[in-house]
Amino acid sequence: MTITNKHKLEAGQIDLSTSAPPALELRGLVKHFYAQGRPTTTLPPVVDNLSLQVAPGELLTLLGPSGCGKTTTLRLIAGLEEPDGGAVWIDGRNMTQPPQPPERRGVGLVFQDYALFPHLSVLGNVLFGLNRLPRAQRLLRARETLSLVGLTVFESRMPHQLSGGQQQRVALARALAPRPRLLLLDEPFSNLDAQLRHSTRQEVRTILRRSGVAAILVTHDQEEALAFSDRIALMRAGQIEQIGTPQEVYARPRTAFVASFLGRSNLLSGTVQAGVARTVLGNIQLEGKTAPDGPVMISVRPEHLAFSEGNSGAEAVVLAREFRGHAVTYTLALGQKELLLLDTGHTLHAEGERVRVCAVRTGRVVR
Ligand SMILES: Nc1ncnc2c1ncn2[C@@H]1O[C@H](COP(=O)(O)OP(=O)(O)OP(=O)(O)O)[C@@H](O)[C@H]1O
Repeated sequence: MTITNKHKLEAGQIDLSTSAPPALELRGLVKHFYAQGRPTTTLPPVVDNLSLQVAPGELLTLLGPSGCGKTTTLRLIAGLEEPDGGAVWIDGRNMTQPPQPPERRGVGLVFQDYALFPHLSVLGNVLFGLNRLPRAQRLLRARETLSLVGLTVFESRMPHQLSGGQQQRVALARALAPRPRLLLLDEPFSNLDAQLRHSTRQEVRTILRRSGVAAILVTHDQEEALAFSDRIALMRAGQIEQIGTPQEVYARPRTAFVASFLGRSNLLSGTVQAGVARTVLGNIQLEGKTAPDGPVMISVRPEHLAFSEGNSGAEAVVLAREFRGHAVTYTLALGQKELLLLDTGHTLHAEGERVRVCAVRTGRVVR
């Protein structure tokens, strides 16, 4: 069987070697907001010289704390805001010089409030975005897209007769029906309860893979970003702090901000001597390139700490424990420092108990 691009996408791999232009390229994007007609020049820009590329078919997540500029970046891509500097390229076309209006960018949008037309049926909602197609093709395309999102049997229902997850799939079908080059999803699962959010997220991911469209998801939910994305761009104050696959960003955070924002992390200060950091936990071997001798900050994940036997490790006291089904998370006091330890062993330690603890994996130097 010939392996096509589509097969690779279905297998969860993105073909970054393709000669096709990136689905999206942001080049040094800058956005200021203006207070009462005057530039807020004393404030840093909301989007600050941001550059990134999204490959055809890729699912990229913009992740970051509230106010870091995720939605503004999405609005700049869609053409709902004008940048003060830099450029947006979609599918090899410059959208900023000359500025292209949103409807000329080939971009589909899905927002947190599904914004379905309440007086139109499911089919009517999907047909709505297709008014540029010849009449004969519209119905065919709308039905094809409803089949892609698994809602064929609901086509004549009204939005209020659907669950939240189904409404979100209608919104997705409406955005996908015109066959956009790029789909922008702004917190699309945040109105759903925890269980529905999980299943809808998986369904949407499968649908996007099947359609082969590149997509950008905006979220501040790190678990969602890890589960959904081919790559995550971690944003802070309008800039990208780190970009990479979920595995890379989780396992090799470059900064203390990334280590703490994506998953839980213990940040320890230490002193490096010959590739080993001396910390309150004892000596910790450093990962990757050896850091120069001197003070460092290192990140150690809770799953990389363990209770130790005998006199090895450092003494700590159990402050709290949280049962998580497959594991237990302990909060430990080690002098003035609080540490998190994720334990999958069978022995339970009580609150107030004295324990010994050590690092079982190498630590990672962060800035
Ligand atoms: N139209 C506007 N006028 C002035 N300031 C704005 C405007 N839109 C956004 N901002 C400010 O720009 C900053 C970034 O906002 P943005 O909505 O992009 O952040 P976000 O990362 O998407 O946040 P959240 O996760 O809370 O939605 C915030 O400080 C916000 O107050």
